[in-house]
Amino acid sequence: MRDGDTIAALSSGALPAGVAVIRLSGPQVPDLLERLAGGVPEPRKLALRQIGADTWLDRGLVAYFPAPHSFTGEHCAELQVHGSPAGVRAILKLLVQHGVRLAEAGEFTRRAFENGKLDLVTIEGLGDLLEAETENQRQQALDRLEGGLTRQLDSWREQLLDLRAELEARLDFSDEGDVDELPESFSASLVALRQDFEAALTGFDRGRLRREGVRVALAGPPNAGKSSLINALSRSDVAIVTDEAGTTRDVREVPLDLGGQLFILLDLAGLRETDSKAEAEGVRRAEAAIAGADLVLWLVAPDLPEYPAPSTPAPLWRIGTKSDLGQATQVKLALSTQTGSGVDILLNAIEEFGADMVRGEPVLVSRERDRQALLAAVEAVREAERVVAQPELAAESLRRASHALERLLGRLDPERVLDQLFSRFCIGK
Ligand SMILES: Nc1nc2c(ncn2[C@@H]2O[C@H](COP(=O)(O)OP(=O)(O)OP(=O)(O)O)[C@@H](O)[C@H]2O)c(=O)[nH]1
Ligand SMILES: [K+]
Ligand SMILES: [Mg+2]
Repeated sequence: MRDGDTIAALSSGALPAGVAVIRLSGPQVPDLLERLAGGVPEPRKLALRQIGADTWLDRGLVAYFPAPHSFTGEHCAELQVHGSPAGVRAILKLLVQHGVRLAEAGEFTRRAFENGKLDLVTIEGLGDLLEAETENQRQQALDRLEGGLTRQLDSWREQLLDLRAELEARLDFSDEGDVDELPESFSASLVALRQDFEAALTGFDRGRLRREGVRVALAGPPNAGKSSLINALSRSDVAIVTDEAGTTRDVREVPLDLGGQLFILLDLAGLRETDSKAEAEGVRRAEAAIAGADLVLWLVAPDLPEYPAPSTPAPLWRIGTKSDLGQATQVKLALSTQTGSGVDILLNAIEEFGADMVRGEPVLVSRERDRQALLAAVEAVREAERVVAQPELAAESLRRASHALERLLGRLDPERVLDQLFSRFCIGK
């Protein structure tokens, strides 16, 4: 990014559309509004304007957000124009002729970060909100965007600073002999703070499942009816079904929204010994998917011999398939994709299982980055507890804990995270 240039992009969705929003940010914005939109409107008030230079291109609503009270912290404007592909193209072309550069993906948000308007945690919340497909994802993203985690991190950082100040006071004056011993409560405060970090970490799995979905593996021998079942559960025709054993080889992920929670159903190759290289690779991938699943459905069919179920870290439900042909024994429930019987019962059971997994207080942490930062903070405070009799070492440990939290917020070497983060944003965000 070059400093000081003014950027523009279509910030609304695909064209044609009823309305298109073109967003501008940079020092030239007031001048551009003067020249191309009939003057600078009153800040934060919509004004109906003709847009164009020598000839007008469109009529639309123009809003001006002077720095620093804007999304990016720079002068910003939004042009709400007709959502015509040619119209929007003409306006963007005109802007470029007047010295504006077309924005890169995520560049508005990046400027907001660089101007201190948003921290990394909040930007992640914004990214999650833009991508949210389910109700649980939406709520969790909004909590993050609204600063729940940021406020918590700031409060922890302040507590760490206070504790460090206590230690450092004893360093500076240790030769003057008039500084008291650390108060009794000091160690207890360290422990309490560490326990706060640990409590936040216990929500991580719930947060991750709400964000990334509950993974449900459909496993069983070839021809057990896995692909038929994934089609029935998702009411679609995503997976190939044939009577040939070994039809499915690739892992197919099918997202499903049940009661506001995202589930990822996984159609897998049937587990068996095979001479086919492609099928053997499919079996290997199936085994990996089963090991990483939150729930495994082990499908048994009345027209097939019994195969041994794999042992799994996650719960495994025996599901009888092809109930129109006969009943398998010792199953949690039996169903037939042919007649549809039992399919809704299974859907309800999956929904309930997932709801139980994510039930609880709203969680603050949901990303691996969060988890790593909190683990580092726990570790550092634990170290401080251990060396509390040596204030210099204890202070250093607490500094490490602060750094872990600052890194999470992006206040310390953010570059590593930034590029990856903004690559998820589209142009205009
Ligand atoms: N009668 C009956 N046949 C079924 C039912 N479900 C699946 N089948 C049949 O069983 C055969 C195998 O079904 P698939 O869904 O391909 O089984 P799969 O487990 O995905 O098989 P692989 O991918 O080869 O491991 C097909 O011929 C299906 O039509 C059912 O509920 N009733
Ligand atoms: K098959
Ligand atoms: Mg299959």
